[in-house]
Amino acid sequence: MEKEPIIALDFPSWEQTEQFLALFDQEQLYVKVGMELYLQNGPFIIERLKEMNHRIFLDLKLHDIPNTVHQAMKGLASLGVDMINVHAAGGVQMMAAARAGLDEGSINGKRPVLLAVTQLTSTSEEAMQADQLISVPLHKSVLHYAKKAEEAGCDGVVCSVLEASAIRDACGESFYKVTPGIRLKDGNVDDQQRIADPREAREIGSTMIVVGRPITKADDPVAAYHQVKALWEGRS
Ligand SMILES: O=C(O)c1cc(=O)[nH]c(=O)n1[C@@H]1O[C@H](COP(=O)(O)O)[C@@H](O)[C@H]1O
Repeated sequence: MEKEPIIALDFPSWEQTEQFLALFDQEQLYVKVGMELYLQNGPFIIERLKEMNHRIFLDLKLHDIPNTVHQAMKGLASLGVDMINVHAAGGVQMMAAARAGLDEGSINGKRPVLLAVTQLTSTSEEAMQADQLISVPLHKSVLHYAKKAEEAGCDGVVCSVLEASAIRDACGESFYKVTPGIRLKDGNVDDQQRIADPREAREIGSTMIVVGRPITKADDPVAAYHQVKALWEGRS
């Protein structure tokens, strides 16, 4: 288990991101840059965050033909981020191409951790079956994707806390189980479907948790972050 909860920096601009980070008074954070921030601001965001010594999960969820993902990952690897992801639904060949791109493009001998997103935590079993025409239970689909991700050379998966222990049993302790869909008890669920609180995430065996709105939209984001962190570390 990694100590810091990963904060999802889902903001539209660097100005808003900077204002948010300034609240933390130089504290070293693990942050996630997703589509909203990266697609509107580009690699500049990564450079700034690295200058501030934050660790970075670049969450672009690549999903395309193997050659395109290979080339994209080769370029992204040179940004020097700590972790990056693809969609497992792109297939074993695509995930392996992502891994090869990272191996080729990494700088200073440091390859980003590669994760495959299984079923989004905003997806319910009913929606998965109706939208994707997958007829097995959701946990089986997630487990299947985890095994395919392992076969392709990924370091782990993004899944919900609810599937983390089955993935540990199938793919081992060191295979990353990075879990968004984290909510505090009595908090807003928003568009998430498969949720758990930070304490459950620790007890069930997440490797890392990803938390966005429960922190970024809180009246006191720093207090919310420390509340999440304390629960995650088992201190409260
Ligand atoms: O890959 C991800 O990070 C991701 C996968 C997933 O299945 N579910 C999911 O919520 N995420 C991301 O995790 C963050 C969760 O944010 P909140 O719902 O605000 O806590 C968002 O930035 C999502 O893009």
